[in-house]
Amino acid sequence: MAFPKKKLQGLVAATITPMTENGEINFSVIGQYVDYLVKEQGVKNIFVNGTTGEGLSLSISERRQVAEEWVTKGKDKLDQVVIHVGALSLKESQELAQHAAEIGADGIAVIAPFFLKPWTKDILINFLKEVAAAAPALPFYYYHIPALTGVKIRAEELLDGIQDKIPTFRGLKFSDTDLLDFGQCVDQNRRQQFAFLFGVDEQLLSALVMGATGAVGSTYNYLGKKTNQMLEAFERKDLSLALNYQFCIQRFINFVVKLGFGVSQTKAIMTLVSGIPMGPPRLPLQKASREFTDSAEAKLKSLDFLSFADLKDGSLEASS
Ligand SMILES: CC(=O)N[C@H](C=O)[C@@H](O)[C@H](O)[C@H](O)CO
Ligand SMILES: CC(=O)C(=O)O
Repeated sequence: MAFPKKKLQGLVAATITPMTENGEINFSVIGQYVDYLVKEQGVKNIFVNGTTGEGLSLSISERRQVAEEWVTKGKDKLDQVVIHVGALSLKESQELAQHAAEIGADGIAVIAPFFLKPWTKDILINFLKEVAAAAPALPFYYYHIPALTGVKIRAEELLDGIQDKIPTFRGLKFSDTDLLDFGQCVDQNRRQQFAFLFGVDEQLLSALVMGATGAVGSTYNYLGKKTNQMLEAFERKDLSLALNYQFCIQRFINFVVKLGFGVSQTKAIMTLVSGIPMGPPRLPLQKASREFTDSAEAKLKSLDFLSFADLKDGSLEASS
């Protein structure tokens, strides 16, 4: 079924879940959001209901509806739609995995359960295996994000022999800065055709050198075009140009990180850059401040990431 599909590669935008001012999901802008990613950012793969999508703050029924909307609106426009189905409850995770298969998603990803945690590689593999088995026709990706899950089992260890346990395993989304671990994932699995997707956008160039085959991140929503230019320069082996792009991206991320940067701020920046209202985040997150949005806007302009022509009417109001 889904398996003849080509390997997931290039940029994958971790989608935001648009919300209305009263905290309901705003499904009405998802079609527009797909077009924006494809046409304005050159990004044709998405990762739905992950960190940026506040996936763990949504109800199971909301997660199903969001997944369905992205698959429907992305049809014939997007290359691949990967749904994050990780949850604390194995049952819920399996239900979401099965649902992803039913709606025709291109893959599923799972984080480690993060309240009652798996303490060994084998236990984590057993959990992942049970989820993957609920969608036996879908490519499976492990989403390694130790800073948020608190599960610090090294990815390199986890990948050792993983396909014997999880036959649908196709790759790793690596959201950590440990390039020894990441490099060894690549080095030790050269004979497999796994996707090695890096998830720390400000360090992507170093991961490309280590063998990353793609990247999943929040900033590809609005810096996709710039990052694609970096990927092209890297592809042509023009490392100094690629580094220029990476530094440019770093100047922006460094600036916002110092102001306090997370999902709320990503929502505000995306509203500003795309003109599509992303709305506030859901509790426990707090809406980004007006000061943050103003400073981010000034920085985007100074870096030439945002021209006045890009600013859609009303976008400032929507993010205030
Ligand atoms: C913790 C987190 O959300 N990480 C994202 C993806 O994994 C990244 O895309 C970051 O948002 C990005 O690298 C900026 O720090
Ligand atoms: C950044 C990312 O991959 C996520 O939001 O899950």
